[in-house]
Amino acid sequence: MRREQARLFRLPFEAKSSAGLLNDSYRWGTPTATSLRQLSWSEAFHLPLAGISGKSCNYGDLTSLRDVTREVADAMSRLARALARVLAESLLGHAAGERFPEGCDDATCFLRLNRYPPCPFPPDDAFGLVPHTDSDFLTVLCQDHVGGLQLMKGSRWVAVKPIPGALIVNIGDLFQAWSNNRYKSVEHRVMTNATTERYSVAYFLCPSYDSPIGTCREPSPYKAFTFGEYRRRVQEDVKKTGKKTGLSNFLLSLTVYKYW
Ligand SMILES: O=C(O)CCC(=O)C(=O)O
Ligand SMILES: [Fe+2]
Repeated sequence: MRREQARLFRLPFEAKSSAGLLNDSYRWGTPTATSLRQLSWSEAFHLPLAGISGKSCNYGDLTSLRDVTREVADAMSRLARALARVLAESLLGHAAGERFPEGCDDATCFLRLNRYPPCPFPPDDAFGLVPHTDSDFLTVLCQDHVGGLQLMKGSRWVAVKPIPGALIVNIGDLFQAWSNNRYKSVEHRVMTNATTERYSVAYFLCPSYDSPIGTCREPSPYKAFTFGEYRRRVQEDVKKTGKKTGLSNFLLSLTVYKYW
């Protein structure tokens, strides 16, 4: 995967950014950034799973990338679903957990191929990927040996040391909402590296836009919302303020909520 991913990103910019290749899923930098601190010094392909597994996605000459990407997406997808089910079952018991997560399939989930080029700016000036939480149920992440991923633990950033063969699993916003905050969507970021490029692959377990996120148990601290409403709100906030506000937009009340 790593070799194929490197080959993909070595293509000329025009080839990567043309709608023909991988169905216009290429992003570089942060189009909404108005300062260096808002900029992600990285490029990515954000691929809908349906494109990867179906015939619709145009890989150009990259048939070996297509084959390995399908294999990786398939394995990550099975892992993400199994983990989501186990986590739901531990809150709700076996029968309810079996139905979880509803509304997630190849048409709704994504695989993201990330590349972080060496960055000429000091680490205090720009990020590889700006601090964020993922807007999904759960993310399965495979990073290479370079390092740079950090997550917020308590009130401190902690480096996630690369371990060969290990995957990282992050809870996303939707699981936090569904679990009434029992599971926490983890804030994370990627630091830049002055000399070495870095690669990662992330699988995002997402439902369809019209899926209500719901709750494992009433009362929920959140208003009812669909995934589409959540995505729209996130995009609006980023456009207006340069930052994602996320779940707190959907809280019923801002007072501290007592769970169970
Ligand atoms: O590259 C990484 O380690 C993190 C990627 C990530 O957080 C994302 O794509 O949302
Ligand atoms: Fe992320």
